[in-house]
Amino acid sequence: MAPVPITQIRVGHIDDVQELRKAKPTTVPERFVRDMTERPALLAFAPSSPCAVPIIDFSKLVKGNKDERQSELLNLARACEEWGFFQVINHGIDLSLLESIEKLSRDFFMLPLEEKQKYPMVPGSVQGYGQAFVFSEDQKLDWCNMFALGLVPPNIRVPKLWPTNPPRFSSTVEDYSSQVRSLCQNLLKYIAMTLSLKEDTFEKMFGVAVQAIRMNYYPACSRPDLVLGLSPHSDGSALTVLQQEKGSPVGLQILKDNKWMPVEPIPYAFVINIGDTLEVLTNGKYKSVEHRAVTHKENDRLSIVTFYAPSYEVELGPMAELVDENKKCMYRRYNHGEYSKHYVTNKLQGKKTLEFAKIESKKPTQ
Ligand SMILES: COC(=O)C(/C=C/C1=C(C)CCCC1(C)C)=C/O[C@H]1C=C(C)C(=O)O1
Ligand SMILES: O=C(O)CCC(=O)C(=O)O
Ligand SMILES: [Fe+2]
Repeated sequence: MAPVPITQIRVGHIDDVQELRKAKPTTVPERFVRDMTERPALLAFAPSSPCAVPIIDFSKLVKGNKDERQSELLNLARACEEWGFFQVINHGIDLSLLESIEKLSRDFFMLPLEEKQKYPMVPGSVQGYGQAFVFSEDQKLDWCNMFALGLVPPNIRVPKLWPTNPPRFSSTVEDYSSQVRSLCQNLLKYIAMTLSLKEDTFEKMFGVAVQAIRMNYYPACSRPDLVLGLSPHSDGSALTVLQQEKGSPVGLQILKDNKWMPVEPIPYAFVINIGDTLEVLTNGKYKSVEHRAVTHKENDRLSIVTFYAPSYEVELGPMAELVDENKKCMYRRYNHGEYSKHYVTNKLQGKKTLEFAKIESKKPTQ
């Protein structure tokens, strides 16, 4: 997808948060300070109130006995319908690969700024190193550095943005991403089963699915009460697979029953969330849930995120099986390429991006 022409966007100076942090200032620049309504209430969650995001044991789905498979499918259905988020354990991906991608991502972010800036995320684009989703000079900035790459199909790849340093970075991204791709395909198979659809429904519908990876690095911040690591948003994908670095502080929060709830990192588990695309396809039965990241006063945090979505050519809309007289059609039909363009050319703003597809509910006439 071509970047939005650079001349149209004036984003002002974007400080690199890792460089800002080096001097350990006690204040943060105004552009990172959130309005009162957006600031995270860090004391709201005592350590005794962990977020009970459901845990799915993938090995039970794949090789459990009949009862185990049935009961884990039910757990998956409930997780998708009531939470939009779940953690997957025993997913079968080599743990050494998870350790390697964590180490190499961290090594990348620890490179000198000039080295990382060889792969710039230019304003209006979403690949490379920098801050995505900044479109104006007065927009508040996230306390986060990102590095993102398009992976599949090959025509979304930008070879000059693939780092040669650290040396094993790019080959590890390839190995990791091909295993995460299989995981997404399998999860979508089980998700189809929870909806009483044929297991290959999404695979057939998606064509050659689009896949991208983004590493998010959140330096420690002296004023975690004033800033956000990542603005509230839902993901535009069908599914998102998130790996939180082992030993990370809690940072991810999801909006559940109008409250921000933290998601505890589980070593070697993946956090999976339903993206906007599955919300549309299921006519809102499975919803994409708004989430954000907060920062920590002493510790930095790293997350590695895979976005998995249909091919850009695919026309999407609620599936006929999920629309009836009791559940009227809530979203219009559109082309996924158009939605992707809409998503990446707007700032992160909760679930507003999905208004693109919503059918206005008519007020009853008096
Ligand atoms: C910074 O990027 C994102 O947050 C992001 C973008 C992903 C992409 C690339 C890095 C390369 C080109 C493809 C794509 C747009 C997927 C988020 O991705 C979400 C948004 C949509 C839409 C989606 O499918 O995943
Ligand atoms: O870092 C996190 O925990 C959240 C990342 C995220 O939501 C994203 O990259 O879309
Ligand atoms: Fe996200």
